[in-house]
Amino acid sequence: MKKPVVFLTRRLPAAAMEMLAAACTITLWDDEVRPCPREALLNGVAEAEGLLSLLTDRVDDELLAAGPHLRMVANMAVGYDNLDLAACRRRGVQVSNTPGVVTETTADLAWALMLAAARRLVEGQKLIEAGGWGPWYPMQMVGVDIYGSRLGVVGAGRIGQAVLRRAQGFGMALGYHNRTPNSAVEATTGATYLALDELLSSSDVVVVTVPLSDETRGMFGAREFALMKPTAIFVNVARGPIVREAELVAALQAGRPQAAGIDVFEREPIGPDHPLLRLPNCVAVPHIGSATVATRTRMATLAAENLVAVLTGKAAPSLLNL
Ligand SMILES: NC(=O)c1ccc[n+]([C@@H]2O[C@H](COP(=O)([O-])OP(=O)(O)OC[C@H]3O[C@@H](n4cnc5c(N)ncnc54)[C@H](O)[C@@H]3O)[C@@H](O)[C@H]2O)c1
Ligand SMILES: O=C(O)[C@H](O)CO
Repeated sequence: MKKPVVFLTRRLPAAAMEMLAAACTITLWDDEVRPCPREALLNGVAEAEGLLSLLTDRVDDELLAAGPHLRMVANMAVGYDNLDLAACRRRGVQVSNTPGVVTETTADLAWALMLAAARRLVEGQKLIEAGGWGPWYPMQMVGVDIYGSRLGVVGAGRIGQAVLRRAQGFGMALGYHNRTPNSAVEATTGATYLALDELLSSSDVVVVTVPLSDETRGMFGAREFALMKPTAIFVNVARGPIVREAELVAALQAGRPQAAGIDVFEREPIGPDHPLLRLPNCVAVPHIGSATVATRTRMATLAAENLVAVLTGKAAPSLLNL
C-alpha cells in the first residue's frame, strides 16, 4: 500500500523520525535551527496528507489551501495558538497537540524563574562577572523569601496544578484563578479559588499558565501590575502576548512587581536590545519551558504518534478538534 506523504517543518529526534518513516513518506525542511520559511511550508504541503508543525509555523486558511490533500496537522506543542482550528474544522483537517508530556518540565522552569527572580541569581552572577562583588555587608543583594510566602497561579490546568504541587515543600499558602472554580484542583493541591484581582493583590508570587486566546491576549498590563504587591514576583511561562510587554517593562522600572521571570515574549525570538534585558530585576530565558532532552523527545514522538494514527485510520492519542 502507498504510504501517505507527510511534511515535517523540522528534523525530529530519531525515535519520532523512525516512527514516521515506518508508516509515511517523509518530506521535510531539513534544518535543525532555522525555521521553515513560509514559502517552503506552502510548497511542502502541496502533496502532503499530513503536516507536523512547530509553534513557529502558522497553520491558517492560506496554508490549508496550499495543501489540498491535508488530512492531519500534528502540532509539536501543547499550546496551539499558531493553528486556526476553525479553518481546519471547515476543511475537515484533524489537529492534535502534545498535552501532558510537557507539564512537569514546564512547571520546573516556572519554579526556576520564580527562585531566580526572587533571589536575584542572574543579577548576582552579572555582578561577579563585572568585578563588582565587594566584601559581605548586611543588605547586600537581598531578595524576597519564597518559603512561607503566598503563591497565586493564573490558569490551574495541567501546568498550573504542577506548579502548585511543587509549593508543598516551600510551606506556601496557595491560591489559583481559573475561568471557574475547580473542586478537584482544590482537593489535590489545597489551593483556594480567587477572583483575578484578589489573587493579584494578595499573592507574593504570581505565575501565569493560561493558554493564549482572544480572552487572555493582553490579560496582564499596567492595571494588573499596579494591583500586585510592590514585593511581588511575576512569572510567565505561558505565551508572550498574554502580557502587555511595554507595560511590564514600565512596571518593573517602577519596581512593582519587584521582579519577573519571563520565558515567553510578545514577538519571539527577542534580540539583545530588548528592553526587558536591560532591567536588573528581570530574568529572561528563550522559551525553554519544555526544553529537556526527555520532554522534547516525548513531544516529538507524541506528535508523530498522532500523525501516523490519523493517517492510518487509528485512534489518535490527543486530537483537538472534530
Ligand atoms: N513556556 C513553555 O515552553 C510552555 C510549555 C508548555 C506550555 N506552555 C503554555 O502553557 C499553556 C498551558 O498549558 P497546560 O497544559 O497547562 O494547559 P491546560 O489547558 O491544562 O491549562 C490551562 C488552564 O487555563 C485555564 N484558562 C483558560 N482561559 C482562561 C481565562 N481566560 N482565565 C482563567 N483561566 C483560563 C483553563 O481553564 C485551564 O485550567 C499552553 O497553552 C501553552 O501556551 C508554555
Ligand atoms: O506549548 C508548548 O508546548 C510550549 O510552548 C513548547 O513546549
